[in-house]
Amino acid sequence: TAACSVPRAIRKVVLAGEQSEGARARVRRSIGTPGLRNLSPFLMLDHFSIKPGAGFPDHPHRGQETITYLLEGAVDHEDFAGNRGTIGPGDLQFMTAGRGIVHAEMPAQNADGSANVGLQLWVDLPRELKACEPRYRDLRAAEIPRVDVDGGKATIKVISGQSHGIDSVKDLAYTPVWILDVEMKPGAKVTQPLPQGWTAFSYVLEGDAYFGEGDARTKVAQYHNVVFDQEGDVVHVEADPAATGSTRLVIVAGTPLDQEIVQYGPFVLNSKEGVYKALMDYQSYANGFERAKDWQSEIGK
Ligand SMILES: Nc1ccc(F)c(C(=O)c2c[nH]c3ncc(Cl)cc23)c1F
Ligand SMILES: [Fe+3]
Repeated sequence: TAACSVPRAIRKVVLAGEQSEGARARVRRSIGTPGLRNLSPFLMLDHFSIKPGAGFPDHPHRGQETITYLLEGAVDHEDFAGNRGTIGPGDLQFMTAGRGIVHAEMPAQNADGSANVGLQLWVDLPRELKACEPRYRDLRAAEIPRVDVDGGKATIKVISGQSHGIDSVKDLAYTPVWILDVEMKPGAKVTQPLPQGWTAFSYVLEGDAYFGEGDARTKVAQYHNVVFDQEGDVVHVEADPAATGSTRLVIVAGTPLDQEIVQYGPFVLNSKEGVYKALMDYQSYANGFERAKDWQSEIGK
């Protein structure tokens, strides 16, 4: 007999409050705040808004992967190895910092003055990959399969992972993650299976979402992050039939990593010694930061 599905209950809901970050950029941070840490493998989730003139000039990373999802506008990136590119609306960049990256992330020059909006998710790297060679994987909007569910009342972009029989492009990040972008018309109901035992959350981008079923539904408003219990294998989410606009949210899941997390800003290692060494390597241009010596980005000037 088919195993009946067990809904994932809600463990906690946090509001992503606005804060300044980088150079005059604004971010709504949910994961990575005092109210929401220890969500392995997830280290940070920023819902960012960058106006021309603001951005994230030259800065380092070691020991994590960053996944940048552009919702509106475009962001240029340029690193110390000469990698340059632009991610546009609906595109993603999967960056594995590994042993070390120094780069800048700035609004694309052709921006029409409107804000460049998106999500940046930081994912911890397993111990054995902390010192791996850096790697990029751009995923263009056109490469992302989408699936209509509930009679077309909802559309799911399968950025990474699986949904309703549709598989994403493979091998985007080293740490296994599922990222689903769900858009729901009023009254839509979505049931999304998630891998057993994975860490899972949902961040509401637009409108109000109702998680759970029947009387056990919980209303979650825009800019809130819903963290689910580990137990269970499906998430139920609905849009109010009386809603005036669409509801949009991302559902994200990833394998918890059984390791210490010691983080100092963009240096994420497994011990204080590892973080200290990262700081020393960055300052002395060693062990992966050699190319930072005498390097300045064009876009971050
Ligand atoms: N202070 C600090 C330290 C280290 C960083 F890597 C960053 C940083 O680059 C970002 C943090 N949130 C982000 N959202 C979107 C984008 Cl494109 C970049 C960032 C930063 F701001
Ligand atoms: Fe960065």
